[in-house]
Amino acid sequence: MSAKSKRPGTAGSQTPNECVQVVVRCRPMSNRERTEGSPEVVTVYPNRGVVELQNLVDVNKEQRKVFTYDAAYDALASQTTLYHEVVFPLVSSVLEGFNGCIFAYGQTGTGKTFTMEGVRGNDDLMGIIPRTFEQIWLHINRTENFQFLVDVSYLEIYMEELRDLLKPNSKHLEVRERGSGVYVPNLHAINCKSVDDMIDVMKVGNKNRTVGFTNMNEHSSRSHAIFMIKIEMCDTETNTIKVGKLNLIDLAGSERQSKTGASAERLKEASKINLALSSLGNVISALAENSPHVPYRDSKLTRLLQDSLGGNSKTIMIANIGPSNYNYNETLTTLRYAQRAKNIQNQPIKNEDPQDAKLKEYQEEIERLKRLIAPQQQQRTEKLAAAAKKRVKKPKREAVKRESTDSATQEQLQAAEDEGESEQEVSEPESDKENEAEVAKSSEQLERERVENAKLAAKLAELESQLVRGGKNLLDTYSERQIELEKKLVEIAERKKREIEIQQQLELQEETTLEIRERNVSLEQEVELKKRKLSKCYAKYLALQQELNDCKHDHNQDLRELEMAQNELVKELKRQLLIIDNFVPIEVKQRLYTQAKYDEEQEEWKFAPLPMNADGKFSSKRPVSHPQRRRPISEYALQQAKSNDPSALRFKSENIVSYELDMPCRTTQEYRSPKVSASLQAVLAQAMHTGDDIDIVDTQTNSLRSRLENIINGNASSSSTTASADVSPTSATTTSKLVKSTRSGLPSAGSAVDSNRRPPTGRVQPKKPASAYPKARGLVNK
Ligand SMILES: Nc1ncnc2c1ncn2[C@@H]1O[C@H](COP(=O)(O)OP(=O)(O)OP(=O)(O)O)[C@@H](O)[C@H]1O
Repeated sequence: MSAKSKRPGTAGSQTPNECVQVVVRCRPMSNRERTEGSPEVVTVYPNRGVVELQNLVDVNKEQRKVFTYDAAYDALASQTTLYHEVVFPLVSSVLEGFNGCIFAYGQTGTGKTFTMEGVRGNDDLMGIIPRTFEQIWLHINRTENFQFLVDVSYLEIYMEELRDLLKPNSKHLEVRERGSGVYVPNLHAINCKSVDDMIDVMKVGNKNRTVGFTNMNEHSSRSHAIFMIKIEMCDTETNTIKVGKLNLIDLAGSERQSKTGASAERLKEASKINLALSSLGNVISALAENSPHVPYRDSKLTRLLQDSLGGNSKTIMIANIGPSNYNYNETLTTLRYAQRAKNIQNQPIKNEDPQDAKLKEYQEEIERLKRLIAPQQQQRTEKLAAAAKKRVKKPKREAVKRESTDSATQEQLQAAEDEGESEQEVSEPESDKENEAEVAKSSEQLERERVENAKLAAKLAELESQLVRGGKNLLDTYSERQIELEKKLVEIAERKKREIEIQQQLELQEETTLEIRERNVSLEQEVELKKRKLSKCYAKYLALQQELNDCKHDHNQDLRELEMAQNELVKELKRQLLIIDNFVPIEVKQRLYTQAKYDEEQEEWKFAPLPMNADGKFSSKRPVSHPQRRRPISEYALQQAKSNDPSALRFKSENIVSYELDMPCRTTQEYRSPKVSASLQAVLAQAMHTGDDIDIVDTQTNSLRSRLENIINGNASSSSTTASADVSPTSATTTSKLVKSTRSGLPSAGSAVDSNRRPPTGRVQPKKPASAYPKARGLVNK
């Protein structure tokens, strides 16, 4: 939506464009900052609306950065001063029918909640929200000939979800847009009739708000909280209605994970908080640069602030900062955003005679009820009188009858007739019965009407009680002197505001005067001045370049954080896809993919409704059970079972439940270790004892081996009888005993068969038999 576009169908009169008012508040040094000895780097000049930030971090950079705002408050500024100088005029505008918004922005632990809510139970430290209640009710009690209807709502945005703080279990809330601005349907609104009522609502909401501990703040707000006040006012003389809406917003603080020590849940919260705040920053930048596209839809927060930033509301941004060097970067970012926000222009609109005013509805309903109740009451009294008359007639007629039997006088009958009785009624006994029945019926009807009437009267009383008549209890709540005091405070605030403006103009003028003077001096001086000017310009250029670099750095950091958040989301997505792929049946998955549609308006996935049958019932495309099957099986499953697709394995086993398991024939308990021959055991024991290589004396193996060697030697050469004598079965045992330790470094008898060490004889060497025992286990072949 364009920043300058006017909403269609907005009721009310428009005032000239107005910039967002930006105020900076610096909190005192915290105990932790003091004990850690972190130096103060922020200097506030309240009379000029200037904040100076000193750079101690990087000596190569510009040492001081100066920012100018509509107002600036240091650690000494009281809650009362801030309220009277900044907030009071805005709330007055709301009471004239404008939309207003005050939001506190800044790093975590810089005093946003302190500014908005203050310290409970301490009148001096009371924050903006409770002070607003007092101003509203003071105005109501002062204003005669006006009817008021005051409703409040309280919601929070936690992890990008809207939550009703006055009805925590209520269903999912959404932001909607209509002619008069953004709104949240189904948000619970409580009617208030006094300051105490509003404070009670605030307390209830605060109890439900999400707060947590971080290293930077013991009671850190983990959500953006919005307190909404709607005041409808009706001038009883002219019968015109005005509606003022005020949004009081305590944003969650931006934070760096390294400083807050956030982990797990806190980290998730922080990433959502930072994401929403970064989209708020983008909206501010887009509006400040008059960009054709403003990304309001990037987060719930920016959607809710759509009217307050570039919309039809009067807006105050309170940028909270800390004074310590430890938070230099965060303070710089906040000051930069605040400066950019100064350029945002709004088009405040007075909401006069809006179509959706509740007060109008109430007034019409009250009139209707009154119209209903009045004739009913009249009818009732008439009926009551008639019934009473009938009851009186009966005894009279009986008396007349009795007397007529005793030679009744015509005068008595005449007297009865005079009272309106007809001749017929007196003479006919059936008409008495009819009368009785009629009386009973009418008294029954009367009773019904009485109950209905009582209901209507109660409803009327309830509606009337919600409307507050202005101009009452003024002296009860505020004395004349207090009112005067208040007026004076507002006057002082106005004067101070003007002073700041004048001061800022003066500074500008001084610069221009300097320039004019510069023009009038001699050439030499002009050169000198030009030089100075040049160096000034150069310094400015350097500062701007530095600023640009800082911005780039910040941008990169934001980008990195966004990337991290994106990675988290991608990971989550992969996990969910994995779950879908492995645990959701294919046909359900296919149905999910084909039927699910994303609703842009409601920002959620929805299923397309099932098509209707001719008889008006939902036609189910559920697969029908296949005939002649023992249990219901879908056509799809049947096809899959027939197919050769390896992924359709799970459809193949129809009665998998009845399969019996193949039990193992032998269990681990039944394991028996192999038998080791006594001679081998002895050799092993000896080897363990001496640490030598193993020499196995096994006659059976040796005889086998020697036979093998004989064959090999015989094949190789029949000439060497000495060699064959060396490997004869008789000498085998003796030779095998001569195996030497390889660790001794001496050639062993066994090594005589090793082709590598044998002196060249010029004949073909016999092949070495395969090793019977691997060396790695300490066993050697003989
Ligand atoms: N102007 C001030 N004067 C005195 N104390 C202050 C001031 N501003 C903040 N503080 C103190 O600083 C601490 C942190 O303030 P607060 O909880 O309001 O921060 P915050 O910005 O709301 O933090 P978060 O974003 O984590 O919720 C509180 O103990 C508060 O009392």
